[in-house]
Amino acid sequence: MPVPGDDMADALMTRTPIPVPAHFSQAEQSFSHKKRGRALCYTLPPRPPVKSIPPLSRLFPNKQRSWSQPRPQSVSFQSPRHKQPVSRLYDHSKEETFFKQCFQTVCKLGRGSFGEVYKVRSREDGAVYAVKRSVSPFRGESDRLRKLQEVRKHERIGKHPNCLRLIRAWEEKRMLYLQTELCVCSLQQRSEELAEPLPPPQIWNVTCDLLRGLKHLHDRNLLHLDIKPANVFIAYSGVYKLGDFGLVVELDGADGSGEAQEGDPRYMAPELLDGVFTKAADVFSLGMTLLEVACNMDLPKGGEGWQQLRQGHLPTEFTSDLPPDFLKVLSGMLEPDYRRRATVDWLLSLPAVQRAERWRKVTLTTRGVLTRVVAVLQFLLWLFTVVFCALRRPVRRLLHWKTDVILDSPPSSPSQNQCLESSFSSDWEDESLGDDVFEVPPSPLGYPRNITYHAQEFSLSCRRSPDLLSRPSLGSTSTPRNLSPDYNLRQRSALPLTPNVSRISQDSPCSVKSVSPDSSGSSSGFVDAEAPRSILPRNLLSMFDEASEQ
Ligand SMILES: Nc1ncnc2c1ncn2[C@@H]1O[C@H](COP(=O)(O)OP(=O)(O)OP(=O)(O)O)[C@@H](O)[C@H]1O
Ligand SMILES: [Mg+2]
Ligand SMILES: [Mg+2]
Repeated sequence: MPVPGDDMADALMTRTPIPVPAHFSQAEQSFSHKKRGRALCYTLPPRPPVKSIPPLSRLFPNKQRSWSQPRPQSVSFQSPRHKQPVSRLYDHSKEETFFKQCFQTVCKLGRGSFGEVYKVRSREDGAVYAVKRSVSPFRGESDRLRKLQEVRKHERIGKHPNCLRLIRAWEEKRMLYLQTELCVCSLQQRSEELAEPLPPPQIWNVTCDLLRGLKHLHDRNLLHLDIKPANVFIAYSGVYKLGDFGLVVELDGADGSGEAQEGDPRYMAPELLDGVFTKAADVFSLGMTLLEVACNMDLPKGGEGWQQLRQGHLPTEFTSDLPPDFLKVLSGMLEPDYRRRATVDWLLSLPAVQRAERWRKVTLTTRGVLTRVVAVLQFLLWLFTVVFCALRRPVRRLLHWKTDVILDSPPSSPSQNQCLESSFSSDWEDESLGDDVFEVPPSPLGYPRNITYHAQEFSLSCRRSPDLLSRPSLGSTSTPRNLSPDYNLRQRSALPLTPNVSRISQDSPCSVKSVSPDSSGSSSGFVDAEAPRSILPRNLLSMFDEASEQ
């Protein structure tokens, strides 16, 4: 007898039910493409208000309940339990929860029937994680123990590249928190963003990764029982991971499949209705997940379409574009009889899957290497920037000092070094002092003492770099000898520009006359060593050129 679909439920309530023919061609018409803008997560409807007598716990709220510890407690079934979750940031004297004190909430990632998931930044290590917090507080000890089972199952799964990694779990104020690695989004979110079938290369990637993750679970005698696009996560490395282990069943556990719950009906294997829980059920759910994302199909929650999909009929109008190899994989996964259904190991041994896996390994390795190279380059760039910033000031200071040495050195000086040496040992500055020459007082930084500076050059240099004004090492001339006793006094009294720059008066014993380049007859603008020297702005460029040539 055909089962009416959910979308027809309203119509059937008001009108006489129309019999639905059991032909697949008509059922196929009930399949539809996924629509954009649908809610990201399917949540259960809100609970109806409780109309029964309030529980004793509410009547006697002060009674201490063992399961409602106000203090945060680590939840782990491997390491010693009931210890406070470790964080140097947590201050138990504060009212704020462990979650608030140790994490900064960035945004909400999603919501399922069990928990709300937040993207958080740890205040401890600065890294980003996902934290799933139960939507409602524990209703009692048995409810608490049931919820804590998710942590136990997650711990049993352990680490695998295709399974979401658990960092830690804790409970506080009757809420359970699970901190896991952060992923970019779920496969459902990616598929809805795309709003069209996932391209074949990506479909193969999803298939290979999820088969590997599922093999990890099945090898440990664990059933996922809730495989669907919303529970498949895409890591930042591009790897697809199985997550949400809330319904995991341990086949070798004490309870066996006794506690098993079937997951979302759209992805559910048909034998689960008969209470048969085997690894094949996960393979079927994975097949449905792949069918949905590969065809951008809106899977039916019930009705004729639901039945037909579980009788081995794939809607050809959706699957006709799929690669034949992939169609073979899909048919093997969606085999109605769970005893004949493909196993994970058989699927992984298919040549098409092995080919895809090899390609997947190459692309992931290349991606990993590229990511590392980019990280190293970024680090080197950062290092270079830091070193550059640290050295910029001293190097600039040194360069200015050298430039000024060159500017003040005579053109005939054989080399810059000699020029520097001569500036300290010879007395040519005495001869080169002109009208517009200032003297800089002794430097407290140990730069060449009694440095002279030419007025025009000084103003030019000041324009070039304002901080030169405050720096004493502007010239390279040595102190003039045979100074009269009142020389320094006169110099300081004639201070024209800054307090530490003094003008040398014309009648000073060491004053020299300014000689224009033209009058010296030199085309370069310099005068010979014997003649008094003065540097005019228009000669600066040619002086630079000559200096660099030397
Ligand atoms: N680690 C993660 N990184 C990124 N997004 C995540 C992560 N964990 C969960 N999410 C998002 O939050 C949603 C709900 O998470 P999850 O499936 O774990 O909650 P749930 O309440 O157990 O769901 P369900 O109703 O399927 O049992 C996911 O579909 C996904 O969109
Ligand atoms: Mg989920
Ligand atoms: Mg769940």
